[in-house]
Amino acid sequence: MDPVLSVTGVTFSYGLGNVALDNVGLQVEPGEIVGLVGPNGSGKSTLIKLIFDLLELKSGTIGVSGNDHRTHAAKQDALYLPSDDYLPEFLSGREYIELVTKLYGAARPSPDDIESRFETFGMRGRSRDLIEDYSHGMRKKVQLMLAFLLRRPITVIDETLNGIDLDAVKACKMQMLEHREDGPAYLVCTHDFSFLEDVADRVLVLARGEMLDCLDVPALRDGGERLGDVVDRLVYGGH
Ligand SMILES: Nc1ncnc2c1ncn2[C@@H]1O[C@H](COP(=O)(O)OP(=O)(O)OP(=O)(O)O)[C@@H](O)[C@H]1O
Repeated sequence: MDPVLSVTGVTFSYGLGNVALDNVGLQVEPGEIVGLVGPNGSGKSTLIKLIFDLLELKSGTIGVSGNDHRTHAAKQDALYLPSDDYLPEFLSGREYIELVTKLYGAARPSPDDIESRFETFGMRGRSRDLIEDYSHGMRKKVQLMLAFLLRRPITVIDETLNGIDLDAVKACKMQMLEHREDGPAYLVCTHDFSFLEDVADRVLVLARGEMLDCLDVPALRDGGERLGDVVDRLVYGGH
């Protein structure tokens, strides 16, 4: 079976001499939950933008479910939850979810299904309100609800978990772990190491544009090591 995401030999510069990514590679298999961590400016967002064809790939290859990342088939199989909360403010949360599921050609969710997802994320009775009336965290919750409804083969979550309340974080963990048997995979870019310790299979460590390591989270846990300490050692040479 093809990996749901395959990045090989990706090098990217924004300008002369400013190398944001240097020969970066990674793979995500179906059903995996993989973390992507690294200090500010290490190249995480650049890598994600390249995966989603928001920046032009000039060196290396990126595949989604075995298809070149620029193809329609690849874009159908991948979902990007960006770190910002820009959503169409003139739609209600419910309309936004219906619109995007339609764009993906997915089955239209029933009103009850949408309502129960709003309830799960602590937004009972708010699905018909305009997005312009939602707080920052509520907008992020709508993005997450959509992700768990669409269940693409690969969902990339870029800092979307920041700013949502503890109950919603718990709901996310449950949804990610619950869906594992069915195959959706997640690449989670976050500075929240405890979240990754709870859910991730592996964590990729990026620093200064280079992929430093791929950490086996259950093995760290069994060895009594904290993810933050290991990443600190790798990135800064800490003890
Ligand atoms: N639009 C841009 N033009 C020029 N350089 C950029 C641009 N965007 C990012 N960079 C540079 O590319 C490098 C990687 O930045 P990137 O945003 O990918 O890092 P990041 O790991 O996502 O950081 P953060 O954790 O702060 O979001 C940095 O040196 C940054 O200054």
